[in-house]
Amino acid sequence: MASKSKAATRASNRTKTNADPAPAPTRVTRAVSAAKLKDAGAKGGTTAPTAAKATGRKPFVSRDNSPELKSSQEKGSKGKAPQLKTTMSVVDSNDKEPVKAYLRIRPHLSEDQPSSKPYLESMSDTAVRMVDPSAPSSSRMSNINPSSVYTFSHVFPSETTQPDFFAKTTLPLVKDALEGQNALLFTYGVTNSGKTYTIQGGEQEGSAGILPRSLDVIFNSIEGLHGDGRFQPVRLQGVGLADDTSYPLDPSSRFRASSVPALADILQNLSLSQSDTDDTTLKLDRNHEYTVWISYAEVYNEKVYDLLASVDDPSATQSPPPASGIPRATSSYLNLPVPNSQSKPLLLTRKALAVKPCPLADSDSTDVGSSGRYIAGLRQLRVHSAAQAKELLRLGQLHRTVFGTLANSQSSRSHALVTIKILRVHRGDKNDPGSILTSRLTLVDLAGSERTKHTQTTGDRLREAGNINNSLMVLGQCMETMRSNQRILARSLAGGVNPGSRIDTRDVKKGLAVVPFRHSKLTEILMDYFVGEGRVAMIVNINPYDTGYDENSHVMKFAALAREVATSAPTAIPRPVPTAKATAGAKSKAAAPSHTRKVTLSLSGPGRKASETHLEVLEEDEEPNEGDDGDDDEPINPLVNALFDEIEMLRMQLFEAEIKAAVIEAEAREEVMQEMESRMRNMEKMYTRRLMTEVQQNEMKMDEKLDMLQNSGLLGKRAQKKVADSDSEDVLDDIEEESEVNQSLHSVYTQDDDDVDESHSELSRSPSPLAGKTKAKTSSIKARSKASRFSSESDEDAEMEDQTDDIEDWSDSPPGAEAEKGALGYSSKNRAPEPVFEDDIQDDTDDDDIGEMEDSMDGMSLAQSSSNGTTKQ
Ligand SMILES: Nc1ncnc2c1ncn2[C@@H]1O[C@H](COP(=O)(O)OP(=O)(O)OP(=O)(O)O)[C@@H](O)[C@H]1O
Repeated sequence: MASKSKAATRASNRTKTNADPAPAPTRVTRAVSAAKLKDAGAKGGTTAPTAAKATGRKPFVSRDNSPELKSSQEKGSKGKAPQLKTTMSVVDSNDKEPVKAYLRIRPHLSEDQPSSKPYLESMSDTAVRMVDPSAPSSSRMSNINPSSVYTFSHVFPSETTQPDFFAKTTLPLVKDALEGQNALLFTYGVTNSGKTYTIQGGEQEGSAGILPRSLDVIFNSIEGLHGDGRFQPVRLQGVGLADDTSYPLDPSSRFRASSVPALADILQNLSLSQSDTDDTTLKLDRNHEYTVWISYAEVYNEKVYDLLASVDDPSATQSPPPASGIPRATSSYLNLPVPNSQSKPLLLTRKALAVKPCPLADSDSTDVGSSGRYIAGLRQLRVHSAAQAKELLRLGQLHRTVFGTLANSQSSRSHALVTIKILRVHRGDKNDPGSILTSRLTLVDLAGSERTKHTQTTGDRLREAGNINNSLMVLGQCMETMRSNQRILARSLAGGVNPGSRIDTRDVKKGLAVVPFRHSKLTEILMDYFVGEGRVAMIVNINPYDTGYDENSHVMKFAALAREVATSAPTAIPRPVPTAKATAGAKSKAAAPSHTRKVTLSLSGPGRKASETHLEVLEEDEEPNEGDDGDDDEPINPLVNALFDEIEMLRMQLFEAEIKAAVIEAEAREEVMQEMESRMRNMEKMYTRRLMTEVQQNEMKMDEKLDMLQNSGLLGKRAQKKVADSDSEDVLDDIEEESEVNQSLHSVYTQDDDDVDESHSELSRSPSPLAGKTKAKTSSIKARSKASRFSSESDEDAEMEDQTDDIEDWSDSPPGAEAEKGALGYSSKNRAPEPVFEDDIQDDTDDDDIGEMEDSMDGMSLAQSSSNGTTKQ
């Protein structure tokens, strides 16, 4: 309910703006600032317009999100309205709004079979429930666990069409951008969840994504309102005089790939379909003129690259123009002829760009530290039509694919940022640069958010995954810090509702935590959207069919966090005076090589013989002082910078160490498990062998006894019968004892040699007159038997003892601890063998056997004596 009312408030705000696209107050502000800008321009400076500074940064608080504030508002509205008003004068309740989070559920694709039932179900238009598939079914059926219910600004089920999705999520942001306001939209989710499909679209008719649709709507809406392009956007929010490097293409110009078989030919074609267009047109103020500019950057391995850097400048080309007269726009990378496997590898070089703090002149902030940051040297190209813009983006996407492929990456392992800048100027003030409004719409296709421990990554892939995880983690940390800061501010404001009291938010702000935007390139670039003005929306892509529950619940928690962060509602602000200095294009400097990769590409395709080619990619580090202008030497405290760098370095070290430790632990566990398994198997084999040997020996004993009985020959039938009976009893005893030994090894193990001797001596106290003789005989048999058994079994026993020890050790200490020991070089093999019970078992077993033998001998002597007696009689 609360979110609905908030949404209603925002909707009404927008409706007001829509009803009057160029409201009078904005106009007045602009006129004032324009006059001041003219003065400033006349002096040749690039100082920020007073109006911009006056607008300043809004107090950092989310009134909507604060329950405390809500209750104070309620109290205030009952009886203390005037006092509340006093506080409200400090913070405008409309200047913050929470990040919007949309959930998009990917449909099940026919090619991959769902492994199980989806663990996510829609509860309403704004809520979904996630049920852990590993939880016991009884608890799953029980009452809903609140922690597994997630709410969103809107939930889009799998059957949502691309036009519908665009209309409800991105169209309002496009409208904002056309009215001079900034907006950021990013997709977040694990690999294969549909992020790229959402932004770029699919190949089928009607499946164009939000990016081509945004371009369609922008160009449909500004039809007939194109500006003359004498000014161009610079840095983050600045405006400069257009120069040759801005690449002003003829409207009919198209970016074309070369007809020569080239690198582009071996890469997949992209799906920015030209025929699939969106017809939506927004109603705009016809008194304004617009120019549209595009930039396309990629953050890969914590480095920022320009994906349009290698788009050739047709004005600089030496080759004669084609017969059509249309300048030929190509890419230096994609048109490179692919070398064969024998020739020298093709070297592709790209240079990382620096991210720099935005000069105060561009920013609406008075504080350098909290001003936004921009990518120095990023090309911003003017486009005249949606088709041209799409072609340019397609080229940029191909570059991304080239380097992605060269990185052996199967999926998007980089963050891609497309920024559409719109320069709007009133027709009456066309020559007044101070009246130009710059707005940005940035669409970000984030890399997959899967965590390293779930992916079998090593080497470069591990580094990649580490950097992806790092930047997404920092994004989460930034949101977390912003949320807690906003809560602190809201609480302090709510607590300060005393008669006549005023709260200076500057005091409260001093105690707030630093938001760690500088900890990753991604957050540095996006920082302005969070601390500056503009709307932020997040699309959470989820694939509940073949993606892990854990990964997706992590994504959901991130979304829940984002929804609690508020950003400043946008206001249109005129931008600073363009100067010749600000229009200087990026000049390339000496390369700083940093990382070279060698890649082999397979060149197989329709009608082409399969072969291989070798390529080398050189990724150069950014140069600290490089930029597209010389206006970057803002007074930044070097100590603060050094401390930030130090923190960043330590954090990176910690992160790397954590990843390394996790990998080592996993490997050690695996190794220990394998070793234990093989030992268990060996033990099993040995026990089986030993059992077999004992069976054989028992058989032999039996044979010996029978032979002895046979050889005696003097036995009468009765005596033979008696002896046979006593033998079979002995055999039965043997079997029983054997099974007892086998079944209760443990008890046997603990028997003492003394006991054995005692029982032995008892057994030897035979009443037989032949006892002395048999004793000597049995002693020798015993000795022989013991020697032979011992020799055959002692080796096995020793080995088994070792293994028994190992298993006991293993069960005593948990695998984690073992793994850690393993990681530190510990090896169970190094342990000294301890005295074992096997001898005891052996002795005991042997003594039992000897006892049996003695019994037999006694029986025999009895039989013999009785037989002698019978003969005498
Ligand atoms: N809403 C949808 N309708 C139909 N197909 C979809 C939808 N969402 C995604 N797909 C398909 O699912 C597959 C994976 O989508 P996609 O490439 O956009 O994932 P991703 O999240 O961008 O992955 P990665 O992070 O690896 O780039 C693609 O074949 C895409 O066409």
